[in-house]
Amino acid sequence: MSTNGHDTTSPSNKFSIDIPRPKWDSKEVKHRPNIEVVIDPQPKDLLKKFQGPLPQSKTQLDTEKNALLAQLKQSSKIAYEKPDLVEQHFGTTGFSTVFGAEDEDLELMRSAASKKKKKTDRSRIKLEIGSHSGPLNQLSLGKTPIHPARAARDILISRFQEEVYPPLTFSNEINDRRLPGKFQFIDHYIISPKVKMAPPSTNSGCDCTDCTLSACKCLTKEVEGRETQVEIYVRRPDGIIVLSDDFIICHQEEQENRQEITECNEHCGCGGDCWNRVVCKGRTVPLEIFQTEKCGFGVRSSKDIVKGQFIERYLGEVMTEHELVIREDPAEEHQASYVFSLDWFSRLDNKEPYHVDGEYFGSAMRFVNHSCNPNTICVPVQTNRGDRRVYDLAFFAIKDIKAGREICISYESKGAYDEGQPSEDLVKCHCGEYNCRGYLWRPGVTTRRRKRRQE
Ligand SMILES: C[S@@+](CC[C@H](N)C(=O)[O-])C[C@H]1O[C@@H](n2cnc3c(N)ncnc32)[C@H](O)[C@@H]1O
Repeated sequence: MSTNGHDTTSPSNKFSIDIPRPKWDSKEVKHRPNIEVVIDPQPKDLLKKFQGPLPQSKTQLDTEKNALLAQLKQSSKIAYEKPDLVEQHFGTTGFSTVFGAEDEDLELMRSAASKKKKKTDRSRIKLEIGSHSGPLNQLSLGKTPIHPARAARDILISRFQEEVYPPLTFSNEINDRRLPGKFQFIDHYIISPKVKMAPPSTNSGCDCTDCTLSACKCLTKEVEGRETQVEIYVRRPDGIIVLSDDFIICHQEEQENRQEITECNEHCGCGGDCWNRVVCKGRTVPLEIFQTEKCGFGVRSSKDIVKGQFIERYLGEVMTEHELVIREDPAEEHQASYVFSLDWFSRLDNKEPYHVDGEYFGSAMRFVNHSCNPNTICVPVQTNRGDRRVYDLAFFAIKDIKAGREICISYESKGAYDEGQPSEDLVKCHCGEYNCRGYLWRPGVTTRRRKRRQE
């Protein structure tokens, strides 16, 4: 028995260790046998480790250690070639004082670890469409299968919790209805392969460093054959950039002089702080999809929205007229419609417009209801100047909208109501406004659907 507690001679894997006894215990344990320790399974190897030559002196140990450190600094190969040596000098825990992080490094690591979630530019995030779209009946939690309806709802709830900022919430205080299981939130259009988009090279920007109404090319429009400056946005004293009053009035009243928005883009000389970048920066108001009394789900915000403020884009699958016909064919006449047509420029270009179907994929605005006295308008926003067939549909408030009030648009553009006569089979409007026209779609819309089906 050696004094250091290791029996260096025993061939067996059993060792006795003398435990120094405390004085107060000496009488009682006088005859207690030594504690037996069993080392298993390779005592010899273990012992060999302990038998290695002990360093002669502290100076020698330090010299060896420093030499090893110098080698390690040159190449970490040494750590693989001589693990015993490294372990002997620096231990195995990783908390080596020799390799310890400098204060500076520690500070760096700490700040990196506690970094708050950064605000994300949602337009840059590619959502993997289809990541959740596998057959729902295959979903299970361990061995317990999940009911498809519940699974779909869970997926939707988790989708709300994704990097969506400000919050997008759901509430139903009226009945048990939940969001449709087949619907999925997206943050960009899903473009059908049949849709021909103009190449990015056809896009262009302004040369300004600081855009002004009088000089910025993005704010110049041809109106009645003349180049005119269009004041789209103005900055309010509180910093919120809103649609100008003139733009809103024009958009509501003068069919012919209505303007699309052309925001500054990545080809422009100005930076991200330019006031002509609103829609491209994404939603800034929290939205809630809620159950209304009479119109199914609707949309509202928990914050006041000011007149002219951008709310959100309409999103969905962008498809050709032919694809839409195929999709609409089996649809019932009275079924809710989620289609927005991208027909803003088709009157100029004489080309068949594409359509955005928000039924299965979309933003919160897929749930926006109609009112005959709307508080919101939808404005086309050209994203690629060379592309007049695919552009954004952006919703802006045209009045101050108090928190909790439903956000509503008019499903029909002004002046289109008197096309055809209202008939019995039209979908009834339940907006409840003083000027309610009684039905939802202008008569031509349902007939158009019917006609398409016969073609
Ligand atoms: C784009 S969706 C709006 C979201 C829809 N409320 C839902 O629950 O999915 C359009 C459909 O909502 C319903 N709707 C919207 N506004 C309405 C209104 N003022 N009166 C009656 N129904 C309305 C109609 O069924 C319409 O086809």
